[in-house]
Amino acid sequence: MYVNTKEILEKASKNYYAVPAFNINNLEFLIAILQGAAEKKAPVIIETSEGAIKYAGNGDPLRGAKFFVETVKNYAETLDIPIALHLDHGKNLEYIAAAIKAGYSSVMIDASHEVFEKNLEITKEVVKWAHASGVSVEAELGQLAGIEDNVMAEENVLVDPEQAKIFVEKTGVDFLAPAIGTSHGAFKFKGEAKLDFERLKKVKELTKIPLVLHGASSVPKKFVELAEKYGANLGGAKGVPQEDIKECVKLGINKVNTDTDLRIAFLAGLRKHLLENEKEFDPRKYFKQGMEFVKEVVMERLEFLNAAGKA
Ligand SMILES: O=C(COP(=O)(O)O)NO
Ligand SMILES: [Ca+2]
Ligand code: NA
Ligand SMILES: [Zn+2]
Repeated sequence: MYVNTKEILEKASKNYYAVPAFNINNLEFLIAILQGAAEKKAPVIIETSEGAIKYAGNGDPLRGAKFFVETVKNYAETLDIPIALHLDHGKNLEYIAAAIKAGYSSVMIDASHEVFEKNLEITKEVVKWAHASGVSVEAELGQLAGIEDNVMAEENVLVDPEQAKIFVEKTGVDFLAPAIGTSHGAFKFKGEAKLDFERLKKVKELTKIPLVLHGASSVPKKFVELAEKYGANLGGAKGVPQEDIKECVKLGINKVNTDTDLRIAFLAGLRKHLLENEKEFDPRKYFKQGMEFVKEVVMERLEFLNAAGKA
């Protein structure tokens, strides 16, 4: 069933487990994710960036947003697991408005590159707007290094827990993404992974709302090696160790944003199938292996976040 993200996350926050938010851009990833979630009898959050909406709508935000709402709702109504649709890293008010209008479960307003007061102001506006339509809201404090969708954030700016308390009280935001040292993409750390668990613990104590971990892909060696075996060049790829993510969940993370892991799994399957089946030209066949690897990553993540069986 199609539900509000807040419903999924409040339950997770009360019981100290987490639900993955998987990014999609097309139908193949959606089908693979939902197969995995249904098999694991788990709640799941489907999320799309503004770029994904632009891609599916061929440049028109409302067309793209409607495509994802209708497609996800269509599947959700035929599955007895809770499924929410979330706008990831909303920055452009036209896209946020389109997502609210089309019927997304929730939207992220990412104004974390602005100064604190500006981020607070913008977030407060979006919360008023979204809540008027029954849509829940995620916001971000601090910055992740690496390319944050379309904003190049140079270095990690870690969240200030005291600021987080004020921010949540003043904006009424439903869930918060505190930057604690992760970054987006496949090349997260030069050396060892370093997350600021103490800081995360404080944010949870001071805000008491569901929290979101961005840049949470683990970059599974198995699929990096398989993709490289069939010609990919992902040298130096490094993600967040699973035990670090488990620690974050213990400390109050409830939504775990996962995009890169699915991309690498799909890539490995696609390359493998194409290079081993040079006569194949049916996309339903040459996408299949990639979809199966995506489903495998989805099921593993639902297990280790303890979302499995929580539908
Ligand atoms: O934070 C993410 C995904 O991060 P990854 O690149 O680690 O999958 N989306 O908002
Ligand atoms: Ca940001
Ligand atoms: Na998000
Ligand atoms: Zn993110």
